[in-house]
Amino acid sequence: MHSNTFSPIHIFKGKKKMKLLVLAILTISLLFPFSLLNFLFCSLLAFSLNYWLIPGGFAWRNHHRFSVNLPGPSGWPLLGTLPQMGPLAHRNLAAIAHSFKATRLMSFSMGATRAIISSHPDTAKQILCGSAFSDRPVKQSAKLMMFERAIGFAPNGVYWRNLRRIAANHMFSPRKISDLEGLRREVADEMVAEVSGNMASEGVVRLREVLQKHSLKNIIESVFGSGMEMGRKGELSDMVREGYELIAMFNWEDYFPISFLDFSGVKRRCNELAGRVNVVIGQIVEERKRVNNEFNNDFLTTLLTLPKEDQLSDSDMVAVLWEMIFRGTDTIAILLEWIMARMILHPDIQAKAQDEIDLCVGGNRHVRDSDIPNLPYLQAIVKEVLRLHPPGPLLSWARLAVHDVHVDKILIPAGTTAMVNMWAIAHDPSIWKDPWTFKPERFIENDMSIMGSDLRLAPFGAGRRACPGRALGLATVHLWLANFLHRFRWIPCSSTKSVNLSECLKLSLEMKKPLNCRVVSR
Ligand code: HEM
Repeated sequence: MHSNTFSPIHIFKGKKKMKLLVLAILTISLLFPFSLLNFLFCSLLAFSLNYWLIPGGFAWRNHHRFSVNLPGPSGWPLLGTLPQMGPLAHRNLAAIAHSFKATRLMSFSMGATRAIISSHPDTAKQILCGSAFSDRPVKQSAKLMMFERAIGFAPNGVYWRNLRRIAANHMFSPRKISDLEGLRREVADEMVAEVSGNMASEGVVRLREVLQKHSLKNIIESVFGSGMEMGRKGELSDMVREGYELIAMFNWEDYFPISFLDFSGVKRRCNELAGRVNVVIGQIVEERKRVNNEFNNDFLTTLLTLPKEDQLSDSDMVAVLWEMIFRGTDTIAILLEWIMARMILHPDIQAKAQDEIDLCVGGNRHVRDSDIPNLPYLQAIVKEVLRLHPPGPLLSWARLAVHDVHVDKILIPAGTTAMVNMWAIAHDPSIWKDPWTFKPERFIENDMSIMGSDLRLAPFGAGRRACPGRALGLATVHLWLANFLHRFRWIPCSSTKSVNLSECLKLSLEMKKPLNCRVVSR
């Protein structure tokens, strides 16, 4: 029974789908008897339906003995579930898992890529925190843009472990995060000034533009220090924007193990971009090597002053610095845009947060990092937005099984892509009371860590590949949010209907319509 040869008969004996297959072939045979067309059509149909019938779909064809125990959609012949995923893959996969009663674990196919997805904290923990899923399936565009030499896509091994250690000890340590507070406060002040300026000149705040511009500045200066000339900043900003566009583009080669012609030009553009990144960041590294001030706080100085045994080659340094700018910009801007949309839609919650800030900070000084532990309601707001609008609803980048492993006592073969639908978990009514209601109070009543120890809400992932930038990301979001609420009352442009919560999943889950609003100084 456990043979590798695929025989639909023994898998689907007595099942409805088999009857459907036979019925379809019989019908065609009756309609076009004795013709070549009949023969070809029936063969094609039988071939397609064979794969269509496999639980989990086409990509599980050589592993049906595993997937037979694992509910999941057969999807389309060859394409699997790709056509059903669409631009809101987190919602569609959640609905499919629900319909198959497969929230704990579901098999599916993305073209020839064999995949499982968990929409439950127990199986999510097994996937994220075990050692088996410690690799990532590499997207073609990520590879071409050099991310395989950076933390996010480096294969599990000595090099990746070394990078994680350097990141944890030197780039995202509590001390480094506190060293960067001055920069975060400076950027907060600049954003407040720009918001006031927008209001004075146009009567409207285009918040997305403000957030994108200043998060980029914040991360560029965290990585390279201050004093970079405008032209170079502009160049880095263009490269990041181009990179987002390319990594979000659909690429057949990510799902089929054959090389397609580069019709959309993704590969050509990725190669060109990688060339520019190497030149621009390579030059910055070279210049800094000539005149390095070891007392600077930025990541580049940190990498250049590492002990000899930890030193990275120039090209690896370029890849790591490039990834930092890339990952550190959109996640923070996107999360803050969602938070401010929620603040405008829930003025009572906004006012409650402002009361808390006023009580803690008063009116004569600006908010500081050290105030944040005394602002539990503000922290609860951030958690509630991360629950309802996680920037990585499918945890951004999937994991890959490096060896055969049991999840929920089901054997998953090596090479299977594993995803966690954090959005589905965070909206599950059996886990969360009133999951669709925006209610930060739930975290005051029952607080929980969101750093990866409790899989009911782990927006930064968990386990050995969890987000290394999570503490820095949260410190930034808390400080900027507190500043925004301290200085302004945030109101909609016309009615609250002007705030549209529609989503669009690119690399991160963005608001489909950029948030425009108004502010009143406090
Ligand atoms: C609100 C902010 C952020 C969110 C929601 C977020 C979310 C995530 C998620 C879900 C993952 C995948 C985790 C997993 O597979 O278990 C991840 C990985 C990663 N994040 Fe973040 N992130 C944020 C900020 C940042 C920042 C500021 C940086 C760096 C400057 C960063 C750098 C990375 C890197 C390098 C990885 C790959 C880690 C690895 O594969 O070992 N992130 N992030």
